[in-house]
Amino acid sequence: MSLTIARRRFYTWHQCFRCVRSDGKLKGWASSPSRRHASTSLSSHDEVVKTTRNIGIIAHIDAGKTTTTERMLYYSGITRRIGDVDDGSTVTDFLPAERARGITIQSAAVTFKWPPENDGSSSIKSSSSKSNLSHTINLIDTPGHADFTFEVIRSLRILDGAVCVLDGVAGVEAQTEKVWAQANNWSIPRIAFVNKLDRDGAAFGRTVKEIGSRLRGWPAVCQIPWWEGGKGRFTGVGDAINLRALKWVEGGDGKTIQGFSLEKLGEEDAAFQAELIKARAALVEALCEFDEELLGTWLEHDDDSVAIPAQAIIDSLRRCIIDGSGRVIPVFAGASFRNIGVQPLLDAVNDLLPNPTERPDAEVSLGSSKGTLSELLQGKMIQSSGSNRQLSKKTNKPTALVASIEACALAFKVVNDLRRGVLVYVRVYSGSIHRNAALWNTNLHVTERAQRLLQMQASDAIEISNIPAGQIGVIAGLKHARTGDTLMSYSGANPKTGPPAPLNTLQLRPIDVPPPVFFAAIEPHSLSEEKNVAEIIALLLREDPSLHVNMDEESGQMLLSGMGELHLEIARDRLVNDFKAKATMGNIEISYRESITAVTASHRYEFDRDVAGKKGRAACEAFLEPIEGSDASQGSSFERDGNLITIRMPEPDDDAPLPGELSAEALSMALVNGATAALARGPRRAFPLHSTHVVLTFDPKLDCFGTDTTPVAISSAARFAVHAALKEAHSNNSIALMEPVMNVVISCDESSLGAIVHDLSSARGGHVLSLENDSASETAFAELPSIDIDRVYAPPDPFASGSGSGESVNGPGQQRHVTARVPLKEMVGYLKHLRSMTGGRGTFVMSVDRFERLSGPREKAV
Ligand SMILES: Nc1nc2c(ncn2[C@@H]2O[C@H](COP(=O)(O)OP(=O)(O)OP(=O)(O)O)[C@@H](O)[C@H]2O)c(=O)[nH]1
Repeated sequence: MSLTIARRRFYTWHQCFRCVRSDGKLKGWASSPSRRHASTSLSSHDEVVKTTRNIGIIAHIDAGKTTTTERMLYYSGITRRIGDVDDGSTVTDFLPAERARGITIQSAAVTFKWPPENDGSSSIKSSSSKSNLSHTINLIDTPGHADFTFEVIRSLRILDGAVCVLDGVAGVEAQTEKVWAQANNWSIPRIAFVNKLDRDGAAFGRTVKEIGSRLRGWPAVCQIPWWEGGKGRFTGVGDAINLRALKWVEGGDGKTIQGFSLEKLGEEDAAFQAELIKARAALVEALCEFDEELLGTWLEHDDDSVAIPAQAIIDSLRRCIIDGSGRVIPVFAGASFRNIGVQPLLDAVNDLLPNPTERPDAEVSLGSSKGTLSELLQGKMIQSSGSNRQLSKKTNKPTALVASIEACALAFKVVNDLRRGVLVYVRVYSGSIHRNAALWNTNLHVTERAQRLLQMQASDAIEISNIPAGQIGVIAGLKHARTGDTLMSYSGANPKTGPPAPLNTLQLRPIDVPPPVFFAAIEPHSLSEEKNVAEIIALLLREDPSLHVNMDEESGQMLLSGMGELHLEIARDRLVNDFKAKATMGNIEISYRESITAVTASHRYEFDRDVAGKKGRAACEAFLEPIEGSDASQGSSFERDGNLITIRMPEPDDDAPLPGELSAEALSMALVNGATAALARGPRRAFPLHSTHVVLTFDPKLDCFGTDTTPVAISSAARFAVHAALKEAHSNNSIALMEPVMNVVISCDESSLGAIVHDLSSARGGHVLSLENDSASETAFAELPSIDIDRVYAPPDPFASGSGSGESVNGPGQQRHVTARVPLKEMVGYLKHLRSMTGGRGTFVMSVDRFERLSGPREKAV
């Protein structure tokens, strides 16, 4: 029994109450002497990276992400008191709007050590060497509400692993599936934590089966819940990996844990001991189906699953999840609110989730060519993009060019901190960002100095001297960088022009921003407030690129648009309460679209005006057509907000060179920007255009006027030409209105299903696509092979109705999922209605499916 705890004892899990800030241990990343400590003695950067975990907590709203994060901070010694979501004292939900509503809006990033450094000897040691070594955990608590899905996506792309928190009563919920699918897209290795097992109606076994049926991954049950006397209070967990049971002392802060070896457990609770042995056998069998190495170990141990060393199981779990496909899902159990199960979950983060070097190479794009960061750093992408002619004479070798890259980082979050000003969160992908480094922003084409580097512990910060590859840190004081921008430090770069082309356009892991479907007008209280309000909105937009702002030129109104009603309500809170803008936000309305129904004539516009005291002259030609069936093969095309913009331009020659130092690429961008600005406001009802194909022709022979042809003049010519074509379409009655149609997934119980379906299809003009139960084969992961749920091990659920065998997915209380396509207009205020139809239990999520042309009667109602 060397693998298990020898005797019954009371333990304290990592008894360490030091504030990391006060002892300065985290000052300076990498191999600074201050980070060396007795237990880990990390000496090189490689070792530091190996003990780093960049992880996120993802889930459906209210599953307990913030509650779990608060416990993690407490047990790691970052906080001295457990924060509570319900009384608004959490560390990670620190915006007033979050605390007031008890929900997470911004993904907070915190750094802590697990186990805490120089941990006392009285901790329960895991049999894994990793979980006994102090790791740096950069943790992101993401929002669960569907309006903030984009916040989740932009966090996911910088993560190396995730913990998916599930509500043990509600099981796998609609938003869980959604974030799970996004994690699949980014190949993020994941573990699942079934929380709230202390609540009435908690059903761990049913949730395990739902994980298999709905998330289409094999649930590898690593822990099973321990109910007092088999049917009583939730008191601890059985650990199938380490073959032990852990009991948390009731009413405490969760630091005192009683450990039971398998033998001792037999004396305490023989039935639970038998179940734990069953769980171990099921875990080993499940893993052997995916992992030949463990199969070999199992055979070596004469098929005795109890005899297999815990470390062999941990290594196998790691191998099974590291590819991020979600084919195997390690499942853990707990109740964060009762302080049960969080420390072993943290051990699992160290043991099972990858370090930054174990992740696939980051995707990058350089102009139109795509590749990986290591291909770029080897100079390969520069050769393949054929851009050699753009390289300067001095450094015309691609390898020499990339050798000067000192750091590449992605700004994944911008926060306006009331005390520290604007903070830009970055994940560094290569090299190291040093304090005072000049950072070239490849999106905005500006250089900014990284004057202060910080490491965040939610609302607290520690100054650091550098942020090396693989780490997450904060740059304070940047004036321009926005969420999603790529930042590059390049030795010898000219601050005005940045690194040499094409490196100056490098993009790390680009993502698409979904279309906004709600908008509201912002009215400053006075003319003199306008500038201040515009500046505050610009800051909000730096924080959140899924918010958009348009100036309505005719009414002079500022229109703010976003992903949902809550999204805009929060933006209003931030604007008025946090930033103290003297402005009012009008009613939140649906953002319809306008679209072209017939081809227009070609309109040539010659722009000839002074812009900012400088002469500007350029011309271009534009026509519009419906996107459907249009031909975009001639010229180069760009997708913008659901429209297509094609640029047709004869190759420049010596007779008609491009003006000044303009490259063909910069000229195209100027044309695209001009057309995009014109498409932002339709001629009929001032809604943005959609499904429209703009064809712009720019002939340098006719449309260039020497050095007067500046990018601003070219943009303006394109904007006016597209305006003219739109005006013509409107006067010919060729502009239709389109409405956002949502993909809605409603979770309810069997008894309310009929009423919900009837309401959707008769009263709301919806189209029901599928009705699934939890064991149904259709889920959001239809492309993945389905799992034979009968073969999945799950312990019995003592409290779930009609269960006891763990096979309760088809029981009377089973969840149903209705998927439907419904116009957004019919979904406004739906939650209240759903709650009344389902006795408060129904939930739903929705996302934009498409924009559809409005029929006659619906158009009249707009
Ligand atoms: N009984 C019980 N309640 C819990 C547990 N964990 C969380 N809760 C409660 O569930 C509610 C939601 O918890 P949060 O931690 O805010 O959930 P969240 O997932 O962060 O929610 P969002 O950030 O809004 O998505 C709060 O009232 C918590 O007190 C648990 O283990 N048991």
